[in-house]
Amino acid sequence: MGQGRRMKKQGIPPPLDESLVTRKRKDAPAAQVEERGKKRRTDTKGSKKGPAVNGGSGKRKAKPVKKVTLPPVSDDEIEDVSDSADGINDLDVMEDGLEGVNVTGLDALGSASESEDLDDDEFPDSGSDVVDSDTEVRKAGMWSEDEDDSDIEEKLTAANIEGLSRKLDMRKAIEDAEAQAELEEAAIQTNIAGDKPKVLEDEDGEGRPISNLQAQDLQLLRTRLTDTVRVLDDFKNLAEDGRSRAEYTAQMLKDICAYYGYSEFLAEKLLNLFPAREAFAFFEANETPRPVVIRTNTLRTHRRELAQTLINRGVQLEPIGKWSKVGLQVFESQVPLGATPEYLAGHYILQAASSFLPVMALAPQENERVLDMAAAPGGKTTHIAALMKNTGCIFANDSNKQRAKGLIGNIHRLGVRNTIVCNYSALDFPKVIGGFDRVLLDAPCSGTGVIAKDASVKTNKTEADFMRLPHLQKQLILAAIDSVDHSSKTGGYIVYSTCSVTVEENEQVVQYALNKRPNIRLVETGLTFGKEGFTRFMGKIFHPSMKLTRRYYPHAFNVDGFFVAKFKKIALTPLNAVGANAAPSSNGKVPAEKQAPDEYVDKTPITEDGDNEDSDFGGWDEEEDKKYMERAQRAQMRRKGKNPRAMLGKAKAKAKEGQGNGVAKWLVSIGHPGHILAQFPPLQHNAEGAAHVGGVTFTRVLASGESADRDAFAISLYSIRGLVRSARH
Ligand SMILES: C[S@@+](CC[C@H](N)C(=O)[O-])C[C@H]1O[C@@H](n2cnc3c(N)ncnc32)[C@H](O)[C@@H]1O
Repeated sequence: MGQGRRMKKQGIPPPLDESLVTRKRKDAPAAQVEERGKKRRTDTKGSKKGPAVNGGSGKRKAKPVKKVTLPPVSDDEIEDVSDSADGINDLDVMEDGLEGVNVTGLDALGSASESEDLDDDEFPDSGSDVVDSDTEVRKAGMWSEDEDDSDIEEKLTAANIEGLSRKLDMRKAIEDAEAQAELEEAAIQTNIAGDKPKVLEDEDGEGRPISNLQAQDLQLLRTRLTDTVRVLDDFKNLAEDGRSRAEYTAQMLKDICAYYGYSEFLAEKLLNLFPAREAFAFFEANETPRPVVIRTNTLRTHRRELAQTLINRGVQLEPIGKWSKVGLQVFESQVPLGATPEYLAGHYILQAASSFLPVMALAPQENERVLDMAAAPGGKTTHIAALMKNTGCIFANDSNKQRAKGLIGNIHRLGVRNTIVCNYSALDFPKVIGGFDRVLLDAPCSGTGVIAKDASVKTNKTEADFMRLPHLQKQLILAAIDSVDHSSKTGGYIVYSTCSVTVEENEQVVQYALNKRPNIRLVETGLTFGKEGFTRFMGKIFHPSMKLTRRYYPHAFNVDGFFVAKFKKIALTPLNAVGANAAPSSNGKVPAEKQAPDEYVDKTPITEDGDNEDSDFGGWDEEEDKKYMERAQRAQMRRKGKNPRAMLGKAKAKAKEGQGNGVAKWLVSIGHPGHILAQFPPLQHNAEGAAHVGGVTFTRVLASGESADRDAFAISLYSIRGLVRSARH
């Protein structure tokens, strides 16, 4: 995986400079997507924030804001952020947050590692070579060599992109000049001889008490915050005599809680992750939405074609950066992105950039068997399917039935046809089915990486959450490991990811897995950017290989906070390993009945259908099934030139005679019947009733009284009641 040109030129972008973050918040972005149900605390007083170092002026002209409204998009299509404890990932509503992209723009990041896409499409380095679109000059290398669309199309696209690029460059030049002036001003203030900010004083210069600044004193709070950061940054020179670092840190914590509205518990947890200046940048970045990004669905189109079509519809966009060949960053749109014909036809999905990363790390191969353990609403499942080019077989599982319905919707819309959707607790794997080439565990988490999307995280997470969630994550990761076939010829990998930045949910979970499963190793994620995972944190020491894991922060990369770890399973799980649901007893030994066998095998007996009322899924609606079945049967008969009315009439008559009801019964050997929600594509079974999906044979079992004539039993999406896995190839 080579590095992109820009990456080579620039290296990984540095963390956001505090003054630039501030500027980013205050400036009106080029296009703002209207925020829904989320208000930024610090937006309530437009004038309150200047860079304000030592009372710096903070004077900046407000730029006109062009509002773009995203259409209401169903929860099924965009991962919701409402139940962050259940894990949140993708885009909800975002604004263009790439003001100041010279520091941290997505497009400044590394090269693509999605092999699928390398021959797919190519965008130029935007902004590298500005050409006036009016001149209709075609820029060489706008698209990759292997793209053979017509010249006319190419010129049109070039003109649009170049127009956008020119506009962005002009804006950037103005902003750079403003930022420079601001920095100089701040520097003048900072360099005043003997300037030691009195942040720990009880009174401000005019005798007012400042130690108990409240949220309404935002300007003063901000001034004190920036001053405190400066002191902590240069403690030797700027700290007042006799004051300790701890005093300044405590002051900073207090002010962060008041200024940004965090609970002290969470603010401290997050503050501890970074040096003071970086922490400030992190909290600031959480006030700014991340860029609107769409992922091209390469099962349906190419990124270049999609970009062309959307540009023609009035969408201003740019490739997300060299690190992904499928992402497009949207700056401005005249049309609702969730309701364009291309959206409805499944040519793209709204997906946060960071959500690409776990799938890129997983790197699923064609014809493999992949398990997505916590899959809803399917941003990553559909990405996996695209990388696999709809070959092989994906089991997309989620324990939340409502969310799983959204998953089905996305799978359907995006044309995924290699996936079985199921509704288990992932803790039940590998008993449900194991032997996967790769497993993705995009775990339910606290969502501390996506505070910009869901500000409620600031206050609604408690100590109990940080006990409960890591416990669940630890159990899930063992289940993920045990579901992988270590002897897979092509794989044997597990990717663990969260949209949280806390150590409890990331390094500690990974360390737990390393402790409990000696048969795994951390390996390179293959991702071209990201900070290394911690090998030490607050007195805890993790395995040195933890540096192979990757951390993502909004202030550093302008993506949601994220964590990605990739393991390779190198041997069978040992006999004495603790299973996902088992815990050692007080004497430290695992009870014999809970000891894992040398490898989990699917020994679940084939169960009879019809007893699914007690299942989590709540059973099937026979009437609804029947309706869909009959509709599908009629369509199939018509295609075969038969008269559905006559045929179905006969079937009904037969049913009345007690010989069958015309509804195929499918039995399932992999758990309870009701847990299979849908299967794509509907089974193509042979005369014997067997069907093959991704190397798994599913055998159809006829209910009593059913005819073996397969034509009589058309299978529709909603009619599949379960599957029998009779053999694995
Ligand atoms: C971070 S979200 C997954 C997002 C998804 N991977 C995507 O990209 O669209 C975490 C998911 O875990 C599911 N979940 C929570 N507990 C689970 C469990 N025990 N087993 C399976 N899924 C679970 C939640 O319902 C939620 O949909």
